[in-house]
Amino acid sequence: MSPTAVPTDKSNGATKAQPKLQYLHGFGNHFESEAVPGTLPALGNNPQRAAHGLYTECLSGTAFTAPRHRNQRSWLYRLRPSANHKPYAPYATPNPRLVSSFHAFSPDIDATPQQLRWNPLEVAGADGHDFVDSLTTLGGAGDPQLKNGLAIHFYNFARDMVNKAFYSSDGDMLIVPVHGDLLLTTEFGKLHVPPLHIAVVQRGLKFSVSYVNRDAPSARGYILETFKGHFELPELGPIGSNGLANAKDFESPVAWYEDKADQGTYTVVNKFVGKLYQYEQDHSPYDVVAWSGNYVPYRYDLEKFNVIGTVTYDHPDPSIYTVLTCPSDTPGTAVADFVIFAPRWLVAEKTFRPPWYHRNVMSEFMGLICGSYDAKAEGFLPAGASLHNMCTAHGPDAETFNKASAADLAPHKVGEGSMAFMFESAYQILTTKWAIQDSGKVQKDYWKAWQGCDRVSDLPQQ
Ligand SMILES: O=C(O)Cc1cc(O)ccc1O
Ligand SMILES: [Fe+2]
Repeated sequence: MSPTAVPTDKSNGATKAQPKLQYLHGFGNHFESEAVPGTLPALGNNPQRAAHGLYTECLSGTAFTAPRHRNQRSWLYRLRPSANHKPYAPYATPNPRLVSSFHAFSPDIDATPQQLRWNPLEVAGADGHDFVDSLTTLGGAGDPQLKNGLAIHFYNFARDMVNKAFYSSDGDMLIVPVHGDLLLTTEFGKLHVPPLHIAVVQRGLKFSVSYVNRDAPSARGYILETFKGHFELPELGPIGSNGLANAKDFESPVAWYEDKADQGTYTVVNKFVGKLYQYEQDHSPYDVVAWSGNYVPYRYDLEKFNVIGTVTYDHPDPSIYTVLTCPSDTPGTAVADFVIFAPRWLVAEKTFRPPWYHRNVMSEFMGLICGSYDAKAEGFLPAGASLHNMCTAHGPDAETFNKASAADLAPHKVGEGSMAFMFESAYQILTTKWAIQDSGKVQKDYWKAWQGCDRVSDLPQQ
């Protein structure tokens, strides 16, 4: 497959320069990429001597025996094997805002079924933090050790990771930038991830995060970390073989490596069952000259999502807006779905067009990348959030209800210039103490959104 250069990038309406990077297109492909032609073995994966005296290393993302359609692994051809490093030690600056133990009675947790909404989140000291040191957990469920559940984190940093890399042994990270373009340097190459793009960096894969273009004081965004399995494209059922997020629009990096004579010391930080460890090495971890396989990071441009909706009546279930799903063992039930509310035409007749009032067995964490969300006119801002936990009643506020009940049902475009998203999970989301108390961003009056929903029925009172 030939790499494609993408010269410009549209983010939050503006066209700005983008690092000249190449990408491989497709989802779940068995890719191959060489920074030096002729490096990949012609036969098999592990020749007796790899080309140019490189070391062959396998990185697996599933058990060797996982079913073929789920099996993921890659082969890396590198200057030194990853094992060439000093011993692990506790990470020198432990981050107290990172939580991975989701038990209702844990001291880090302040769980509630209350409808929650947050003003735009920020992490104190963002100017001095890099990506790793800014990671702050908002909530989650389950357990990374038993490989089930998820964590929802927020990042807010201004410092680049210099001679520092990170990997999570706990899960795959789906990164959703809100402010600031990210440049991810990974073992597989580089990914530019501006707002309105997402990136997925899988378990075990080393990466560094830089803040490029710097059009906001600090970079901010959300992370969905899934402890189980990997993200998949949702089934399309009767929609057919095209639509929603098209496989060809996912972009993976091309091989890139660095090999300076004096590289100084590199620190690699590892999240392992929620705790941070580090090790040092005297060379860059980005020394992969060529790679092949299907366990590869990727990015996706949310503006390419093919939105499908009703053309007759009724408000469709929001599962129709699923970009990626991380399935649980229960058919049709996700550890986490990543769902977006992209600009789209509403044409439904005889229909209350905003979301209906509902009590959902799936928990719904929402964030906003830009613009405003049609179901809530006010109070939900970019970098803010809301959480409607399992079975907690919610829906349009009184104002939205009144407007939509009386609206002229002409075709109408919603969400122009906006992008809201939802992390939807089959589990109760336990919020952290930071999210509820220390952030200082919880909107204490959010419950009042529904207080104006008075009885208006013409039925006689009994
Ligand atoms: O609560 C929300 O705003 C998310 C949502 C949107 C929708 O269109 C239907 C159900 C739902 O939970
Ligand atoms: Fe909802």
